[in-house]
Amino acid sequence: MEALDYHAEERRKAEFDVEEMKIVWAGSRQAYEISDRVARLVASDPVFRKDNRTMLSRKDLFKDTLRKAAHAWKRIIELRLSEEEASKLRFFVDQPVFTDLHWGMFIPAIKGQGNEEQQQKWLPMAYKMQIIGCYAQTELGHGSNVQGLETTATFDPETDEFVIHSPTLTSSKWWPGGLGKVSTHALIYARLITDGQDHGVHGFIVQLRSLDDHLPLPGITVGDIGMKFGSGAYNSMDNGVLRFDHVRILRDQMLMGVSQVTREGKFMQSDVPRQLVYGTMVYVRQKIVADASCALSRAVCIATRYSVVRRQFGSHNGGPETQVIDYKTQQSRLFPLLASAYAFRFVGEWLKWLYTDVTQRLQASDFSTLPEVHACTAGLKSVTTSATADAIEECRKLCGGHGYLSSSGLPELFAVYVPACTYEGDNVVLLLQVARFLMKTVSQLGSGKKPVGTIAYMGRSEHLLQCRCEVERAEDWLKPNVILEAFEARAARMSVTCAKNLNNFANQEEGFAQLATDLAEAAVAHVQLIIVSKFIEKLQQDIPGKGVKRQLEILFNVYALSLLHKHLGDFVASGCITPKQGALANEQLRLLYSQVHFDNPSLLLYMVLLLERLLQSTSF
Ligand SMILES: CCCCCCCCCC/C=C\CCC/C=C/C(=O)SCCNC(=O)CCNC(=O)[C@H](O)C(C)(C)COP(=O)(O)OP(=O)(O)OC[C@H]1O[C@@H](n2cnc3c(N)ncnc32)[C@H](O)[C@@H]1OP(=O)(O)O
Ligand SMILES: Cc1cc2nc3c(=O)[nH]c(=O)nc-3n(C[C@H](O)[C@H](O)[C@H](O)COP(=O)(O)OP(=O)(O)OC[C@H]3O[C@@H](n4cnc5c(N)ncnc54)[C@H](O)[C@@H]3O)c2cc1C
Repeated sequence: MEALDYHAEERRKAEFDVEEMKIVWAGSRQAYEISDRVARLVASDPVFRKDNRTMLSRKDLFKDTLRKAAHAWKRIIELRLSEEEASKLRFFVDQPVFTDLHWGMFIPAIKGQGNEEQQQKWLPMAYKMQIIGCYAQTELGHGSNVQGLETTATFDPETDEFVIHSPTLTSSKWWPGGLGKVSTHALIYARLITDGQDHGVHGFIVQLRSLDDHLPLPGITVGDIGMKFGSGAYNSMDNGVLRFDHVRILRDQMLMGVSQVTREGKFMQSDVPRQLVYGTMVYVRQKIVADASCALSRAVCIATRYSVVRRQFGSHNGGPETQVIDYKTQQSRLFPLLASAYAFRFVGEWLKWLYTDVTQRLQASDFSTLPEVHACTAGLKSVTTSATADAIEECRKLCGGHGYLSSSGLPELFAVYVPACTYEGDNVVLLLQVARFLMKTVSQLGSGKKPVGTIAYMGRSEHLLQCRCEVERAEDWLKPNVILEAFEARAARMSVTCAKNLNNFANQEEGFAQLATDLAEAAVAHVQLIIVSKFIEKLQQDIPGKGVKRQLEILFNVYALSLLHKHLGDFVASGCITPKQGALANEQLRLLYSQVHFDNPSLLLYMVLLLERLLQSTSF
């Protein structure tokens, strides 16, 4: 039977409401309809073809990218697409391009850190793309350490201007997407200096190129930083280098929403946390989590198709060979990735709500949830991108030699995706930010300040530090409350152990440095608990459609128990579960794999077909 007939046959046998499952994956009926409509629009437009991408030279690839970006903009205007539809179209065009940063960072930074006048001045031009912006924070010498940035912005009271300067080679701006060839403006992060005093890093809008002939303006040295990982991949993006030689800008080109400089040159720190200067990174980190579920589902789509169609060994009396998806090793490698795609989808939906909530609170000068939002966006960005990058590589390996062919779609997907582990914050550096949040919470236990939100379980640490999982049979691991308590106990015990060990050092900084690896692992345990708990919360919602909730419950158990199996050392070492209980979890996992595969082949094939439609079919 041909693969496509097989798929159609399996879909007809679906044991769940396929249409309702589409809605669950998309997040809402409206979101699904937009995705489906825009995906068809992109897939049917020859200008957006991408099967030749890896064969083009860097120059032709870049021209192809500009052509696509211009065509996308033209279609957005012609079809009067909404902001959501336009964002989806840019996403489905699926080629890193300068507009990612113009729309994804330059505009949000002005909205989040500019005052009312600055928003009114700059946003209309940016929305019409009369100016094209990039986000220029990272320098040759500093990326993770934002407070170490060296570019200076010195106020000149004589002329009511800032002088932007690159004092050292290492202060050269390095990496900003869209900088190398396209951007006319940049949001520059530089050290604000007034009257000889350094006030730390702030944002400044600086014009780089003429709006007439696109040539660099006086004092500006700008260019592309060259080829990056892989052939096609991120080479469609003009990541650039930028140096300033005493470039003068008006005082009102400093983003004044967080702090201000008066005409007299007086620095005014408004009553908002200085970390709001980092707000754009928080915004993109929450977007990256949703993006992880998309990238992961594409890889799973390819590997599942292959695993269902590919046959190897096992022929009896000249009959067909065995489908590789029947092999237990194939199932134990593939099914947790399928489950992770849904887990990241749901936690991404929740994170989008958390970010929207903090944005509304900030408008009311309520900064109470800012630390948690930073910890959640940093931690979830780190954990989901690391898992997704590893998963794409695993999917390549699941496809044998064919997975190494460009035409499989996997090498390109991997090459485009993996920098997500670095940009918007190196994943280890971000885990240490989560650890800082955890240690602060543990240090405040007993102070009367009750932990809330995603850290509320720490308020029950007395119980969690001594509880024993009530698991005597494999099926006991199918109870969400049993799984949740195991993950809470593991996270609480790892954090409390780190906090106790920190006390063995002369000071917190020394302890943090020496225990950084343990702290990063405690941060992963905390973030994985968040993902598990949000999956459970999703299952507690009203999920319409025959059999849909049942399928998602199976995927939840596969996700949680495969994580538990992978991190069994943490769970056993922290005393949360016994080795025997760990073995029962693994036994239950094996049973679940059989269920996912044999009782619900349509689930897998359906996912394949749905994901393919939503994410443009691969050429494999
Ligand atoms: C973009 C398109 C969107 C469309 C959707 C598609 C999505 C996916 C596609 C993405 C496409 C392209 C993306 C590529 C573009 C890439 C861009 C970049 O890479 S931009 C540069 C990114 N750089 C970083 O992330 C730098 C990482 N480093 C930092 O953030 C900081 O240096 C940090 C946090 C590590 C340290 O900062 P600092 O030294 O100032 O602070 P401390 O550690 O001393 O902590 C002090 C105090 O502040 C709190 N804090 C820190 N950061 C934040 C924050 N962001 N928000 C709130 N609070 C913060 C910290 O917790 C401490 O609090 P305390 O109470 O004192 O403990
Ligand atoms: C494809 C891509 C696109 C990008 N786009 C942009 C952009 O548009 N705008 C922009 O401003 N930047 C951009 N960046 C830059 C990106 O934000 C930085 O690369 C990132 O912040 C890491 O900084 P770095 O490269 O200087 O590495 P460093 O900060 O020098 O870190 C190097 C390594 O050292 C280790 N390390 C560093 N600090 C610690 C610590 N405290 N504890 C433990 N280990 C540590 C980590 O392993 C880390 O990976 C982009 C990067 C890439 C790859």
